[in-house]
Amino acid sequence: MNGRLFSVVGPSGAGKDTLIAGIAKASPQLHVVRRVITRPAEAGGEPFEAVDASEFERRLNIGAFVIDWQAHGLRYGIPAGLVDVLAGGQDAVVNLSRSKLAEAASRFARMHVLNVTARPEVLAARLGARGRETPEDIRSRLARAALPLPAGLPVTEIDNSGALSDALRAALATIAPEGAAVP
Ligand SMILES: Nc1ncnc2c1ncn2[C@@H]1O[C@H](COP(=O)(O)OP(=O)(O)OP(=O)(O)O)[C@@H](O)[C@H]1O
Ligand SMILES: O=P(O)(O)OC[C@H]1O[C@H](OP(=O)(O)O)[C@H](O)[C@@H]1O
Repeated sequence: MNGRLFSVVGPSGAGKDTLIAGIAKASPQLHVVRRVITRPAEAGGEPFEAVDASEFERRLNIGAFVIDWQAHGLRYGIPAGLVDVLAGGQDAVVNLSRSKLAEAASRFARMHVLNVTARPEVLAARLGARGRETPEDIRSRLARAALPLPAGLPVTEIDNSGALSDALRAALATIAPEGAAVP
């Protein structure tokens, strides 16, 4: 049977990358998707592959991505190798745009959504403290915070306004039946 795909979504600053890092540490059997992004390598944050716009376009044209999108002035690609990982029966976790959930659900039969949220004032404080984006970028990220999810998908709601350990426990409880131990 195909592996399950856990798609982590939610507004910028909610803690998706932080949560994915915690999930990966607690669940070494999970494949963690390394996204291809047209962002400078030195930006930090999640482990990703940095490419320039022309390299991204080249890979897109040869079918290197199973899903791709644009947001925040950047392009994001999910390497097509994810299909083989799931076909081999391994579970995987990926950070996806909410705008791509419907497409992903039609592409991946065993997809489960982890919708990570945080209160608006918490998002603003975290993005400011993270310091990766300019104040203008942060404003536009906050304006996108309320993007709705498509109806009808299996979703676990995770409020990460408080302690990361609480959010991580909720995430691992969803993943646990065929995978990680709950700490
Ligand atoms: N529960 C938490 N308590 C305190 N700080 C947190 C918590 N979760 C995440 N953070 C911090 O908040 C900031 C945003 O987290 P992170 O980068 O994981 O968010 P994100 O949802 O991946 O955002 P983006 O979509 O912009 O990449 C980071 O500096 C991270 O260390
Ligand atoms: O708002 P939506 O479309 O859900 O998400 C758009 C993108 O924003 C975040 O990007 P980043 O991790 O900050 O680069 C998410 O990871 C996603 O790729």
